[in-house]
Amino acid sequence: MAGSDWRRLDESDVHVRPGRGSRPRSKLRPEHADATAAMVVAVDRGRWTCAVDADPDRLVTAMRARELGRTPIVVGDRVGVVGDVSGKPDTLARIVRVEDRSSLLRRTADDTDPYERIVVANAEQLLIVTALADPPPRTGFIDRCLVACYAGGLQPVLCLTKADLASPDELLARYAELAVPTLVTRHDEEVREVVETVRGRVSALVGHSGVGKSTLVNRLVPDAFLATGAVSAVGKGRHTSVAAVALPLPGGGWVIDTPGVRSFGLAHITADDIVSAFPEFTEAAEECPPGCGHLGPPEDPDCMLDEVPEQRRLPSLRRLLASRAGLET
Ligand SMILES: Nc1nc2c(ncn2[C@@H]2O[C@H](COP(=O)(O)OP(=O)(O)OP(=O)(O)O)[C@@H](O)[C@H]2O)c(=O)[nH]1
Ligand SMILES: [Zn+2]
Repeated sequence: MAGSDWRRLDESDVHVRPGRGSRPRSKLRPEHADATAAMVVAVDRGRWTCAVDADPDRLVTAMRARELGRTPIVVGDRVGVVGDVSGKPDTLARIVRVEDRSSLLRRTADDTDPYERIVVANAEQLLIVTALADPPPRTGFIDRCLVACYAGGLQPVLCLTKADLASPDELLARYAELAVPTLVTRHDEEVREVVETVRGRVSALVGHSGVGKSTLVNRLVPDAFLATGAVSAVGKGRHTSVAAVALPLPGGGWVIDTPGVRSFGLAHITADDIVSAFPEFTEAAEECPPGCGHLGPPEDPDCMLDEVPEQRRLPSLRRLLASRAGLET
C-alpha cells in the first residue's frame, strides 16, 4: 500500500509501513492552489480546530469540504483551508485538502467506541507513559504501543513516572535490547529530560488512567488547561471527550494528549510489518513459509528467524509478535 494516496482510502484500509520514501504529492485542484496550510489541533463534532501555519496563536474553526467525503481528518493532520481563515468568532473555514501523512497512530475498537479509528497523524514520537507503581506497569500495553509505533512510523519513547515509588531497573532491562529511549520521572524532580525530548517536535502521549499523564502534560504545557479551553471553543465537553488534542509547547512543538486511548488495534498489522522494524531479520523472514507468523516453534516451526546469526533481539521481537497475535507473555 506504500505509495498510494491514503486520502482516498477508507479508514479501515489505511496502512503505514515505516521507512518508506516520499509519497506522491496530493493532486491540487486549481481553485485550491491558494489554500492556507494549517495543522489540525482538535476535532469536535464535525468541526476541526486548525492552527494556521502551525501557529498556536492563529486558530481557525473549519468544516470539511463536501468533496472530501468521509475522509478521516484527525489531530496532527496537515491540511489546506480556504474561506475565512481570520479565526474571528463565528467564522468557519473549509478544509479542502489533507496532506499525505508521515506517521499514523490507530486505536482499536473498545467498549466506549465500536469503531477502529485513527488517533493521531504525523506525530514524530509516541511517549508511552507508564507508572512504575500505583498503578503497576503493564508490559502488555507497552508492547502493543511499541508495535503500533513500528507499524505506524513513530519513534517510541518509554516515559516511566512515579520513580519515587519504585525502581525502573526491571522495566529498563526488559526493553534494553530494543533500545527504546527511556525517560524516568518523579513528581518531586524537574522533568528537564522530557522537556528536551519534546521540544520543537510533535509528540503524542498515551497512558492508562492514573499513571500521571495529566501531571506530566501540565508540567510540559504550564497553561495546558487554558490551551485546552481555547481549542474547545469549537464545542463544549472537551474535558469528557475521548478525542485527542494538540497542546502547544512553550518552546515550540506540540504534545498531543490522547485521553481515553487504552489500547491499539493490532489486527491490521502483519507479522512482516513488525519484522520490518528489525533489519537484521528482514532478509531471513522472506525465506519463511507463506503466512509465517515468525513466532518460532511450536506455532511456526519452520520460521527462518531462528537461523539468523545475530539473535540478540529475537526474544524481544518475538514478544512483540506474540502481542500482535494475542499471545501476550
Ligand atoms: N508518587 C507519585 N505520584 C504521582 C506522580 N505523578 C503523578 N502522581 C499522582 O498520581 C495520580 C494520578 O495522576 P494524574 O496525572 O491525574 O494521572 P493521569 O494519568 O492523568 O490519570 P487520569 O487523569 O485519570 O487520566 C495523582 O494523584 C498524582 O498526584 C509521581 O511522580 N509520583
Ligand atoms: Zn518466520
